[in-house]
Amino acid sequence: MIEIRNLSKSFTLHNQGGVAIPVMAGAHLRVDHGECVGLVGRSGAGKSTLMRMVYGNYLAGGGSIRIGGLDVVTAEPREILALRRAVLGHVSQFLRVVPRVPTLEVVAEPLLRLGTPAPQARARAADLLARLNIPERLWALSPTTFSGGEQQRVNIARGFAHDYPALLLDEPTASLDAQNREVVLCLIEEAKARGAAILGIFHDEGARERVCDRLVDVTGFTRGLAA
Ligand SMILES: Nc1ncnc2c1ncn2[C@@H]1O[C@H](COP(=O)(O)OP(=O)(O)OP(=O)(O)O)[C@@H](O)[C@H]1O
Repeated sequence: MIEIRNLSKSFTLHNQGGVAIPVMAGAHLRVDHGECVGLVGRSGAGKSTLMRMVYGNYLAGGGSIRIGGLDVVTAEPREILALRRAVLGHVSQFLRVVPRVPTLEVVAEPLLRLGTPAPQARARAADLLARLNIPERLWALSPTTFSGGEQQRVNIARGFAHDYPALLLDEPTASLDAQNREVVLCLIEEAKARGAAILGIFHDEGARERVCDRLVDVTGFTRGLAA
């Protein structure tokens, strides 16, 4: 479960005379187990900023973000790293790869880190790579030289390898072909069915309608700001 209370954020532009730009105030949001909530709102409303605060990449100005018993806003960096390892997954379009690590290991790694026996972790990785149509002859190679679409699918496989209780999805179906888009939508539905709390940004309207139980307009989170 993800529970956001009274969250606020403003950016300080240190290289532009320290100008403060308030982007959010009084944000409340709750995502229950087995629920997928889609963030909507005009461009610049703060969808990405909210996701980054939930993942612990941006520090909130105030309020709380409770996930798996931890308040991300006040947590220590090591607590956030532990949360990301076991509880909070993140799937974006972009793969950050370590050179020379084979694709199968890249996908199995989140499970290996959690102590899953290697054969089991690799079997899960192979299953996901096969579902996402990454040809088996590529599994032993590093994804560094893969096409953009292949890298995106490797990243999705990695993001779904462990059954995270909470998941952040940042346009997971963007630029996928119809067949792979369908696989990703099924993976999201499976994650919901096993009880994951999912928060996502979906510009793909069809995807949003299919997997989201609720949409939250982030524009509402700017109402608390002084005009
Ligand atoms: N690192 C940053 N420094 C300063 N301002 C920022 C930073 N990140 C975001 N902002 C500002 O915060 C506001 C919200 O941006 P954000 O990227 O969260 O919007 P969004 O709803 O995700 O937009 P889009 O749909 O276009 O991706 C914008 O006004 C943006 O300029």
